[in-house]
Amino acid sequence: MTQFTLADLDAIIAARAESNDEKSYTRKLMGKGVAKCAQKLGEEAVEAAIAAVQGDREELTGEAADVLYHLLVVLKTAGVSLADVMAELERRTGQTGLEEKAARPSE
Ligand SMILES: N=c1c2ncn([C@@H]3O[C@H](COP(=O)(O)OP(=O)(O)OP(=O)(O)O)[C@@H](O)[C@H]3O)c2ncn1[C@@H]1O[C@H](COP(=O)(O)O)[C@@H](O)[C@H]1O
Repeated sequence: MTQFTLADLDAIIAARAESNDEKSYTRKLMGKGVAKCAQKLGEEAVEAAIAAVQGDREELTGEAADVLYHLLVVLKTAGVSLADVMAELERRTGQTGLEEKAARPSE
């Protein structure tokens, strides 16, 4: 069995977004606009953070899945592609996080 990827989920979300399937949660949520999608992402991120702090691995697994799904919905609604996000992550692999922080222009 091949491993399910974020790109696979992204393709499902794209298909649902363009469908007229009234049973689709994705379509319903995206129809409410980017602010509602972003609100859901924020809620799920907080729930994931709480699960992590509580050391509840099962809860964290579920909440992390919610975060990734809602992040992909926000990206789609805002017109940012998953490929662009992955390219940015790939670009960052050339340096450590602390090197990147040190190279930032001073504010
Ligand atoms: N991965 C997910 C996924 N994760 C979370 N959710 C939904 O996210 C919602 C979040 O829960 P909430 O109780 O906060 O939602 P709610 O009560 O509707 O909240 P409000 O909008 O009313 O504030 C739930 O309805 C979950 O089912 C998801 N819905 C869909 N997917 C994937 O997207 C695919 C397409 O889904 P549909 O668009 O529904 O066909 C599915 O096959 C799944 O693979």
